[in-house]
Amino acid sequence: MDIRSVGVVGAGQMGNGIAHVMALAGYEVLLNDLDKETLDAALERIARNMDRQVRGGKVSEQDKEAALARIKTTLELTDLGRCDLIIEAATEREEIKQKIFDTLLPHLKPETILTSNTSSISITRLASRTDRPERFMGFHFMNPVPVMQLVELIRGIATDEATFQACKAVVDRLGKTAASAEDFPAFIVNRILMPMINEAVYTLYEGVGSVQSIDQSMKLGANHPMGPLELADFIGLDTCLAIMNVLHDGLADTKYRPCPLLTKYVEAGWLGRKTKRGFYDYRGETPVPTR
Ligand SMILES: CC(=O)CC(=O)SCCNC(=O)CCNC(=O)[C@H](O)C(C)(C)COP(=O)(O)OP(=O)(O)OC[C@H]1O[C@@H](n2cnc3c(N)ncnc32)[C@H](O)[C@@H]1OP(=O)(O)O
Ligand SMILES: NC(=O)C1=CN([C@@H]2O[C@H](COP(=O)(O)OP(=O)(O)OC[C@H]3O[C@@H](n4cnc5c(N)ncnc54)[C@H](OP(=O)(O)O)[C@@H]3O)[C@@H](O)[C@H]2O)C=CC1
Repeated sequence: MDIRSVGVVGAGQMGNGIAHVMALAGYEVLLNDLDKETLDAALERIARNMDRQVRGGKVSEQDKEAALARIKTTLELTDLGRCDLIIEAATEREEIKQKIFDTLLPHLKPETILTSNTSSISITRLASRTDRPERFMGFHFMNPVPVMQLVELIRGIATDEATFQACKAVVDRLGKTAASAEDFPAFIVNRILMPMINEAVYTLYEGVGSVQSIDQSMKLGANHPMGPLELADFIGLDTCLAIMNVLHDGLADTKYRPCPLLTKYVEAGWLGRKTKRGFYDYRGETPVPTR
């Protein structure tokens, strides 16, 4: 199928990144969220991030302007019905994603491919509740989307080959690399990454190290670009906890038990960078560890 237009549901940090790279690659983009402020903030963020790429010589001013003109926003989810490909990138909660698909389905063209950027939730289960399990799959970008090279493509049990190839062609056109993952809780990247982050929170919880010493140890001792707690704040602690819960429930193994300290931060509404507080406090000039 010839994909020309992409509907993106959710204009948070992933949704704005997905709209950004799709528009630069020449797709018409329709971005949806619940309120106008979020959509306006997403457009601002996209323009700022494209400016970084212009400054770095990766994108020309002309291509930036053309890409920005290809992004439209809407508060009406059903407007996305005219798109050829849908990428759902709303909050990591199954009931939210389910409701979005229920609302969208009656408005979709029969040939439209429906995908989710979920970090962990079963693609087979999400697909089974739609009218098109064969044209449904996981389209999992990494954060920050404009910078990270990988996209995980996850087939549900019923996903057909034409759908996989159409999504793979989109990843190729973005200049990114597709990795195929089987549909088991949290797929490949988060199956490995999230237990490490959770273990870093246990290391903090048990007093083995401070926020600063844990992050510094993994940056200088294991050459990670960000420490695990800094990375958790970057991803969003709500998302990290949601992924750990999917691993714990889905694999029924206590080794995936979310750290109670992670739960406590989420209960406090300290979700990381997006709420300006998490393992670090971002309200001042430089991030200050909260422990
Ligand atoms: C949870 C899930 O489901 C899956 C996931 O996504 S897991 C998370 C995966 N992501 C990671 O692990 C990220 C780990 N961190 C990193 O790789 C790096 O810290 C980072 C790429 C985020 C930043 O790198 P850095 O060198 O510290 O910072 P910085 O110099 O600001 O950025 C590097 C380049 O990327 C660009 N950049 C950074 N963020 C950008 C963005 N959002 N948009 C566009 N460009 C961006 C910068 O402009 C800079 O470009 P130049 O090289 O041309 O100057
Ligand atoms: N953060 C990360 O590093 C990564 C996240 N992901 C996945 O991407 C998805 C989004 O995550 P992320 O962008 O970080 O989360 P954010 O919290 O930054 O953004 C989620 C956005 O979805 C919006 N939203 C919630 N419900 C609806 C709805 N019914 N219709 C439209 N929009 C809605 C939220 O609005 P409001 O704020 O008003 O609730 C918010 O703007 C999740 O599935 C996550 O697991 C995948 C890869 C990496």
